Amino acid sequence: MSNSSKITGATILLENVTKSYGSKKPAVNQLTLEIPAGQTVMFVGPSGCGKTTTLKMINRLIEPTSGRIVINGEDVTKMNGDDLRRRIGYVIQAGGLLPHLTVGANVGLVPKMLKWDKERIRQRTDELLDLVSLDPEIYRDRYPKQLSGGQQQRVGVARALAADPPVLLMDEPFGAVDPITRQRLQEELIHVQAELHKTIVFVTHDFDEAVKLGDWIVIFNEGGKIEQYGTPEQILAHPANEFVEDFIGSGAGLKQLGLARVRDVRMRQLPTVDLGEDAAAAANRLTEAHAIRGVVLDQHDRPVGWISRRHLEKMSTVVLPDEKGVPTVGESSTLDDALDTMLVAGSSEAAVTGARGRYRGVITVNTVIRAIEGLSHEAVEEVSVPVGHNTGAIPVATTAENGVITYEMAEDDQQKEDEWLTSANREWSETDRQKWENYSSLDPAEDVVGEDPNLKGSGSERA
Ligand SMILES: Nc1ncnc2c1ncn2[C@@H]1O[C@H](COP(=O)(O)OP(=O)(O)OP(=O)(O)O)[C@@H](O)[C@H]1O
Repeated sequence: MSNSSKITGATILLENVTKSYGSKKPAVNQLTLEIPAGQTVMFVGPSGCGKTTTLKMINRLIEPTSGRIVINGEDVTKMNGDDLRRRIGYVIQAGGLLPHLTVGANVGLVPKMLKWDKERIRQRTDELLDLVSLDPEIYRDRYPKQLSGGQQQRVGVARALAADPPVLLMDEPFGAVDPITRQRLQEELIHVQAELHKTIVFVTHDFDEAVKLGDWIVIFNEGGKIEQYGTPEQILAHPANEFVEDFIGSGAGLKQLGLARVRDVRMRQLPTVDLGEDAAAAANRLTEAHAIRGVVLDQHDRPVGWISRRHLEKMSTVVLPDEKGVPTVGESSTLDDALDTMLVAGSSEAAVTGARGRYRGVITVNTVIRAIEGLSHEAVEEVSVPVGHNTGAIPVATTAENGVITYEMAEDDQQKEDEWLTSANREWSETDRQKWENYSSLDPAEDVVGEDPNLKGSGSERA
């Protein structure tokens, strides 16, 4: 969980928000949702349930039909949309970079609009490229098409952070990259968030991604109806109803493994050897540590290979004996991701990396398996869940001493919300189940109705 003293994010409240496209049933109906400052809230739910509509109402790429959006106590529903969007970072699939601008110019886009001077923009761009593990010297002047999908996505994140916005909206940002790159990007986001403590709202189709990245998960049903709002642990241990159970899918117990992280298990410390250093000195270090192998690090302390004492004795300065590289897992990786990485690489061990890819230690298949075996089903921590419902009731704001705003329901409304939640927790009726089955078997193409007149070419991908 985020440490409140370092929060740079803002509390967001969607206050009884409805969005109707034409005469159809509302895409989002009477949604009240508190997104706590400095935390990551994941939106999941079946296709067409209103996740993206809800996300885009926060930066007003989509205007709510009714209701208010309040960010850090300020009603932003009536403010100028362009000004609002400059204060909110936005990351979409494939980075959404402008192809005719260099990486540097893409990252510096919002600061330029905000009329920062050139030197400040340059410093900020380099700082952010470094934050997302791209060497500014190499990537600053490249064009997006000269980057891999994963690198483009990193630039997309850097660009969204450029003007240091308190809020970051991410719409399926890692949907278009391969699984290994996706895992890396997820880990990087965890590290970036541990440094920055932004308020992140993240739409995903992937429940495992929600478990991995979210402080909180909102499970939506059709019409932006909240089926459950809770921590990943709460949702996995106590799904609110059959809909949530079905959504989690089989193997909820196995998914709980997704909650255990590499940093929670014991790592081995192998001696480290720097590329280009004196090989005899490195060999001595290995001897003193009674180690037959060491981990080779590049100039940024990132692991690039294994090296044996025997190899070192044959060199004068340290170079890599082969190009095989080394499987790496981030310390925030889940144990099942770590196992995956080692199995795919055909290796029984992997180097563990921390922020900016720096070396932390070594993990082995055996340590992971032992940790998994030892995982006990500890009681889920009791934490109070932020406000989230579709009852129409509006919560009251309170401001803590550190300036963080939270929301509470008035007593009568709390009762109304409890009743609503209890009804949401009831077993699904046959009619609801039938409705859901009919809905989920719809051809998605039939579901798209005309253009939203409110969007007026505002940049929505769907319009
Ligand atoms: N511009 C639009 N005009 C008309 N209807 C729209 C428009 N955009 C979305 N909708 C409808 O609103 C509903 C919610 O769509 P939304 O994109 O928010 O869902 P989603 O949960 O993000 O879906 P997915 O997971 O498939 O991206 C859907 O029924 C969709 O067809």
